Amino acid sequence: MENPIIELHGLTKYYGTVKAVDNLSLKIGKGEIFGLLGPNGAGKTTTILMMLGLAEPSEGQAMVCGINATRHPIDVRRKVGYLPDSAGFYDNMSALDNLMYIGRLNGIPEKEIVSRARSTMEMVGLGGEMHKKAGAYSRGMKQRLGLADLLIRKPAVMILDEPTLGIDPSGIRDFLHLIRQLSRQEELTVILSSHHLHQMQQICDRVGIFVEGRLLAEGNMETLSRSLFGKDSFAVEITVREPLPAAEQLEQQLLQLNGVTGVGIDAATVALSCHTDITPDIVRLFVQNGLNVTGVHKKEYGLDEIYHRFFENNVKKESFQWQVH
Ligand SMILES: Nc1ncnc2c1ncn2[C@@H]1O[C@H](COP(=O)(O)OP(=O)(O)OP(=O)(O)O)[C@@H](O)[C@H]1O
Repeated sequence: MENPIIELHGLTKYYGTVKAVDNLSLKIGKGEIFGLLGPNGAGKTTTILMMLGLAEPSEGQAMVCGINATRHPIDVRRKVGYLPDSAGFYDNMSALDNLMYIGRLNGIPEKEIVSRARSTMEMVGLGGEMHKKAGAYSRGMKQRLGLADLLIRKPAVMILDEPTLGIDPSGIRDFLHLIRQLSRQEELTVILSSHHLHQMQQICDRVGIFVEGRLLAEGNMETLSRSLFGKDSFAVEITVREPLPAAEQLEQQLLQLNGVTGVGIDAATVALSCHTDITPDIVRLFVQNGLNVTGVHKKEYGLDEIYHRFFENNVKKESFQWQVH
């Protein structure tokens, strides 16, 4: 990575004899959305606190925007916005007034404050509800207001700790979409901590899997699944209307497609393993053979499988409770 915005070198943190973070080295690039994934107690929050200069590493260092977070915590916090799992506001003040108050505390000039606060409210999708009291906001709206609170300070990095906790499913989808949009629009680096596998999968460019203070693996979904599942990282199952007449011939044709690593035919169902996603080529071949395709089921190994693979290889399943849904 050429110009990482965050560089962690051998970061280690002991609480007494508990090793909360164990020799963590990681680089995160500008504009990237990086997910810290792991079960309770894996060391995600401790890592975040060290990046913010709020916890002192026992060993190693955290460099954020070129600043040593431990030595210059105030400078780091000027560049980094942190959204804890629940942000606090003055319930009796309107959301806009809350935001203006925060803006003033952060030294935004008086002549800019109203326009900055209003445009930030628009940015997070609260433009129509900025005059409502913060106390009347739903959990999802409060989290958006929390984002506005960070954005008004124009951070280079946003760190969000379990940001979707307590939001309903459609609110979660919208909130994650908003984070992604903001990150792309503003070239904002976003670090998310979560144990919600599916959510992370939806928005992260890369994830790091933490277990017992150690970073077991990091990468994008494709790299992770490839490193764990080898060449067979995609699976496709095709169903046709009638049992296949010339199964062997079809099998040979499929095996000749670039990317197919295995074919299994059972009556009217064909299961294929591939090293890249070539579903369209596969379907085309079926159609060219005059076969009536009635179903295409694509299975991409997701975080669920990635985790389970880790459990099988590295840790005992019963030690952790994943929130899989
Ligand atoms: N202030 C503290 N004092 C003592 N031990 C702590 C402290 N903070 C965290 N720990 C311990 O460090 C380990 C890592 O905790 P941490 O909160 O960083 O994990 P986490 O991955 O953020 O978990 P969660 O998903 O529950 O927030 C745990 O064993 C925890 O008990």
